[in-house]
Amino acid sequence: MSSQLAPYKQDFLKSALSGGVLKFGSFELKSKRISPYFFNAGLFHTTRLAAAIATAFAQAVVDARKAGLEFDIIFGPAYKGIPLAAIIAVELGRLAPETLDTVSYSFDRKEAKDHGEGGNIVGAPLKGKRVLIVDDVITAGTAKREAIDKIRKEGGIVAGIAVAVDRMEKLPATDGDETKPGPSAIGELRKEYGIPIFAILTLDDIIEGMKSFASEEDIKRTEEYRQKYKATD
Ligand SMILES: O=P(O)(O)OC[C@H]1O[C@H](OP(=O)(O)OP(=O)(O)O)[C@H](O)[C@@H]1O
Ligand SMILES: O=C(O)c1cc(=O)[nH]c(=O)[nH]1
Repeated sequence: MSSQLAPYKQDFLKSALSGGVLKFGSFELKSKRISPYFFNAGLFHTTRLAAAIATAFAQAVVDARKAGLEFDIIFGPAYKGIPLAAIIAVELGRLAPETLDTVSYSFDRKEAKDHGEGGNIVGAPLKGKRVLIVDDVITAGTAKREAIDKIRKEGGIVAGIAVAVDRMEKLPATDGDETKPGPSAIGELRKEYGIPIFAILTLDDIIEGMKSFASEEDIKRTEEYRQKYKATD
């Protein structure tokens, strides 16, 4: 495993591998790109793996707070963001009870509920609150933009975005020509909203780590994919 990575990131990568969360093969993404690797956060479903992802996120959030991030609510976009928001909130309360045990969490429904309490936000009300979005992966930023719109519509203030994996990809080309260089999804979101966006692992971290566990063929295919889709910033 790469010795350049912070120990908590190395532990997280080991857990993702042992849980089969990080896989190599051929996978279609939400953006329709075909990727030789895939991070399936839905597989962090045992008590041990759930604790591993909560610990790594909480550590990354505590580091970001030291760099100036301030927030009141952790928001997990449906679906995979939902359990993340809940377990990260619990872990933050445990890790930093003196400052973070007043943090709340909330999440959205993909479709609004038309009976009972109604609406499409569950958990802490967002109005007037600083909201940190947590999610599994950032590729093209589409799901993050949808989450930002929902939070703002509820009167919340988006304070930042934390993801488990930053795939470091350029935005999909508007004319469909994927051979052209382009800016990253993360970079554009940072510019547009002026918020901190951070990840536990980037594609560069994964490729560095792969050198100690993956086959030459998987490394080659992943490096080729990076070459093809890596953003210019
Ligand atoms: O477009 P981006 O924001 O860069 O990220 C890709 C997102 O796509 C997937 O979620 P999906 O919307 O498929 O929903 P799921 O959580 O229900 O799997 C994945 O879990 C990421 O969150
Ligand atoms: O871009 C995606 O759709 C995506 C990539 C990935 O690695 N994992 C995932 O759940 N979605």
